[in-house]
Amino acid sequence: MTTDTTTKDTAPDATTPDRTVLDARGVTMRFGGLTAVRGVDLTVRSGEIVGLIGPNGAGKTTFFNCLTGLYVPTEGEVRYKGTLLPPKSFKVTAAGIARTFQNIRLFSNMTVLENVLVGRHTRTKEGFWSAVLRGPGFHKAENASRARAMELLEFVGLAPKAEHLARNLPYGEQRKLEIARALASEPGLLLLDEPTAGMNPQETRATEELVFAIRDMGIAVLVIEHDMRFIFNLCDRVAVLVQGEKLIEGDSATVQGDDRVIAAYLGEPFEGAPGDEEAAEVHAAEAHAAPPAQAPTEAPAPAPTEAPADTPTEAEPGKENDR
Ligand SMILES: Nc1ncnc2c1ncn2[C@@H]1O[C@H](COP(=O)(O)OP(=O)(O)OP(=O)(O)O)[C@@H](O)[C@H]1O
Repeated sequence: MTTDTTTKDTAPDATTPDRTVLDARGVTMRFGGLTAVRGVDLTVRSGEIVGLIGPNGAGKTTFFNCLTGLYVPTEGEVRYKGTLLPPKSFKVTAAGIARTFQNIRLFSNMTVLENVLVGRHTRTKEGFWSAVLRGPGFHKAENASRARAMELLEFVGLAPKAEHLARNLPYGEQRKLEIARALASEPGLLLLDEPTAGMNPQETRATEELVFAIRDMGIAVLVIEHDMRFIFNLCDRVAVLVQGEKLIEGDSATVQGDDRVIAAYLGEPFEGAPGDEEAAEVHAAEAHAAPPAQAPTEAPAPAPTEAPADTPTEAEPGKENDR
């Protein structure tokens, strides 16, 4: 991989007009009574690397799942290059959005090369099962696919391990392989869910260079990550989710300088925090429904037989996120 000179300031698409690659509007995802994502708008333009951050349980992965057809959003819509995305993940991949997962999902008993070849199934007419079962159709198309897969392995630095079983790769290399497999579908937008989780600082730095190089190939990137140094080094824009809502979006300096972001990460209350309005409504409803605190007594009150039930406190609405 030759990415040493690649930096945030050398976006390749600087000469091409800004084109909206991803346009998510009003995306809401409810699971029963829990609203994991609420009315989130997000765009990613060509040549951009956009970060999505937020405390644990903020709804980042759920939002990714809504973008990639794993979940059908309860409300809102997602467009890729102007076209409404179908609610099926393989169709979303075919449309041009690829992703990696927070928990690595490789075919562990297949070789490194085979994993990348499987990732190409949306771009070959033989399809997924042919690639997995290695039928005659697969062998026909194999040569061209194999050459492209080897290019991608070269790109992520795994070509020398092409014939190794995926499960024998160290953790950091498994993450790289996931990226190579995602790239095999020739996406226009790559979604990375915690690509540096479990990596040491050197691996993280290499991943940063890899993402710049992917952007330089003309692929827009949307990345979820808890490593703030990685995010702020890498991203042109960063959006912050808190309790399912977008708190702020801006360049790294803007987001880093916003006290509400720090407060949200520390779990401290702040004015206008997502969920505040709902919490206030709940409190108002409870206050309205609660019996008077001290009933006037003519006769002595009976002795309490049990402790009063717990009253929800201000911390309650956030409890669902303490995972
Ligand atoms: N399939 C599901 N069914 C019910 N609740 C869910 C489901 N998936 C996620 N949630 C809930 O939605 C909320 C958001 O979770 P999500 O995993 O999207 O957060 P996150 O920001 O990605 O968190 P982390 O940084 O820890 O990965 C959490 O309260 C979670 O428990």
